[in-house]
Amino acid sequence: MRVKICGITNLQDALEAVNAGANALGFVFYKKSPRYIEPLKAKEIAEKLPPFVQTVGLFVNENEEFINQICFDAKMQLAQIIDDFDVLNYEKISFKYIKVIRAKEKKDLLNLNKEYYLVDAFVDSFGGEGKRIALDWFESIDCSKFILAGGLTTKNLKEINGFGFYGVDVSSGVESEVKGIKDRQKMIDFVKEANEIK
Ligand SMILES: O=C(O)c1ccccc1N[C@@H]1O[C@H](COP(=O)(O)O)[C@@H](O)[C@H]1O
Repeated sequence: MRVKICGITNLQDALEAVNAGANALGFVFYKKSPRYIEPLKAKEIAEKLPPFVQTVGLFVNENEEFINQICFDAKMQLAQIIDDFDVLNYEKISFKYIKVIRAKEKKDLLNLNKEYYLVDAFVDSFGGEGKRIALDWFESIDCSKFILAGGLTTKNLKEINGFGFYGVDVSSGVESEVKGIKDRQKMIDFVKEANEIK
């Protein structure tokens, strides 16, 4: 089970997430988020990370040029893309990317292309709200290319055992009481638990 820890805003949290065993770190380039990070600051963190940790830039309804520029400037290796209006030409994105499905109902998980998707619960603010998706929506669906997000914590992670998700993505569930600041022990516990899930 791959684990992405999203909403990294400082080097200490980044290194603690890596030491906890996270495979990927997410950086939010959406200015209205409390976890927004300036691209230059994200770059400084990215440059200090050890090998084999993927940097993921999160974009909300931005154009191709913006996504390419910020991924380049901030040294992101993957773009996590919310494209609500389905307007992007993905051939123009020069970086690897993963599309986000903001699921409102089970129907949103059906008839997808055979690519990897990050599946999050629909919230007006776009994400990071700790809202969960009903797990029964995934029943009888192949989840091997889904990264599950939305309201995951050590308290509920066991519930996804058996679905066969490719990975999980967590933000608020491993935060301290301050949004944008991670809790080291929560990250350690989360990754440990995620690694026991099939
Ligand atoms: O984290 C944010 O502030 C954020 C802002 C805008 C879009 C997405 C955002 N975060 C993503 O939300 C999900 C779930 O977060 P949580 O675990 O429920 O807090 C995750 O994919 C984050 O990458």
